[in-house]
Amino acid sequence: MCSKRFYHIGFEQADLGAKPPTLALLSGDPERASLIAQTHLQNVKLLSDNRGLNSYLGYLANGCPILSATSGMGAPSLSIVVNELVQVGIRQIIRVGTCGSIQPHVAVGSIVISNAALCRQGAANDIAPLEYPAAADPFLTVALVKAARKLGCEHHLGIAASVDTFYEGQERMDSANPYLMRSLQGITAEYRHLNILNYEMECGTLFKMAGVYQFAAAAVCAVVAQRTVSENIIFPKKDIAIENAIATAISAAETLLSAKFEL
Ligand SMILES: O=P(O)(O)O[C@H]1O[C@H](CO)[C@@H](O)[C@H]1O
Ligand SMILES: O=c1cc[nH]c(=O)[nH]1
Repeated sequence: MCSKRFYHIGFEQADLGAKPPTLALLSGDPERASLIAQTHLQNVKLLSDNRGLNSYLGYLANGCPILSATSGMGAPSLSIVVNELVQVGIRQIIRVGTCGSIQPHVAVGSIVISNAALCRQGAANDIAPLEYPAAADPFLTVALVKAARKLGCEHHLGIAASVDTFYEGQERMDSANPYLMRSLQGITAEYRHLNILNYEMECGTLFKMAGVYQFAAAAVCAVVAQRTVSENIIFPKKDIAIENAIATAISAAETLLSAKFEL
């Protein structure tokens, strides 16, 4: 067993107990990692809150151990956390995120399950070539879709655009930057025509890391903005969308970790 305390996540493999978890739910927001642990897991233990990267060890209703951890915002932070999670023995990662819809039929309040990502992310280029596919694990992805169906959550399956910036990279003009580079002007409409469903900031790098490091990754994101209408976050529907994404991820994890699950 590797017995070092990892510099960023702030815990070591030995902290995970005799029956260590192999699956992590990974949120960008530490409050979401905490919410997952406090409302959906049992016998919860805070492993670390180093740098705001909260990690909790807990147990699903079926008794299986699971980690609820924080990636922070954006691919550079996620890449550090994921690298260290894999070193402590995590082999399945489900990102539980938020996103902005870029398709009229993908409504705020619904959830998007990503089967792949257009990866416009610098961190990923340190891990694999630009052309390397950013593909989700098919088994985890099907488990998420089945869970969303079972729970009756409005959901969409498709390609995400993973970018490095919330403002310029997602073509936001309501920003401190008065100038959007020509290469980004019209990018949202272009992605819409390419049938990309949503904007977010981590999936592409996560999926490429999964391919290179040989772990399984998937993503479910709550839709909190509708970019065909406005740039704004729709706060009245944010919490319910996030709860639907969390419930879907928890239900999928229960299925994936149950003794009955077969590939
Ligand atoms: O809510 P999280 O998981 O952080 O995800 C989304 O929210 C952040 C931007 O607001 C980015 O991290 C983006 O990917
Ligand atoms: O519009 C949005 C909303 C959440 N997260 C993003 O990256 N973009």
